[in-house]
Amino acid sequence: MEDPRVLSIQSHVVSGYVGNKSAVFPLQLLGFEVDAINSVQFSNHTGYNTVKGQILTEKELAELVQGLSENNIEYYTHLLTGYVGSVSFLNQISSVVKHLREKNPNLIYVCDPVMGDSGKLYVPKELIPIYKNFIVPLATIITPNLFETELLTDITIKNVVDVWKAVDILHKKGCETVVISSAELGDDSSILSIFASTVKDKSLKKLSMDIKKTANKFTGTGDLFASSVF
Ligand SMILES: Nc1ncnc2c1ncn2[C@@H]1O[C@H](COP(=O)(O)OP(=O)(O)O)[C@@H](O)[C@H]1O
Ligand code: PXP
Repeated sequence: MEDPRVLSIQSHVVSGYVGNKSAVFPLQLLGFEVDAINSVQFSNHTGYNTVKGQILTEKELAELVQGLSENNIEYYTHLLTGYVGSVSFLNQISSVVKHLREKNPNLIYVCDPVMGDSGKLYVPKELIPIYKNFIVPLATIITPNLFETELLTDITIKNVVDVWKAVDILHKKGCETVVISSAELGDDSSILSIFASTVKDKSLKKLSMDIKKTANKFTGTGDLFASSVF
């Protein structure tokens, strides 16, 4: 196998661990060479009372990729994207995927379609149709949570049968591997479920896993999770 080389486009925080701060070091430990584009540089994650910092514009993202391109250093085996806060930035990400695939048609695009959790949307609602119609079809692997899976499929998920129905819709949109990062179904609130499904060469492989939920609430675990599905 060729040397794995990832471009990770995610948030940077000065204090704490979300986005690239959660993903880069674990990927390096897994043996990946990681190039990082920081989509924002914030003082801390958005769960704090105040957040200060800068947001990278789509023009600046395009400029960074152009710089790599002009030096012929934009060959990647993998692209990873996480939280995106605007329509224009998300549209620019689809251009980046297409550009990197011209360079490497086998590029694996791992997309965490971060939109919300537990019924609460934390990105503009205009991002939903873009993820649904343009990003999911470009992605090789997606890692939505249960709420994001509902948003991407227009299905209300109440049980495991609904989960697999939704996963099937996502495969039909063109995504090879779907990994639902966390789902709370059923009565036992101490259990978190993970569902994964891959369609390759007409063969379908599915797995599900229950894990014990700790009482703590973590931030950055979704980003760490997405970096571990490679
Ligand atoms: N309270 C928790 N207890 C145990 N594991 C957790 C907990 N919260 C998150 N995780 C781990 O982090 C992974 C991603 O979950 P989560 O952060 O909820 O994803 P997302 O950000 O996509 O909603 C889970 O699959 C699980 O392995
Ligand atoms: N990026 C930023 C700037 C955040 O504030 C957060 C969570 O608030 C995340 C990414 C994603 O965190 P998680 O991995 O918990 O979904």
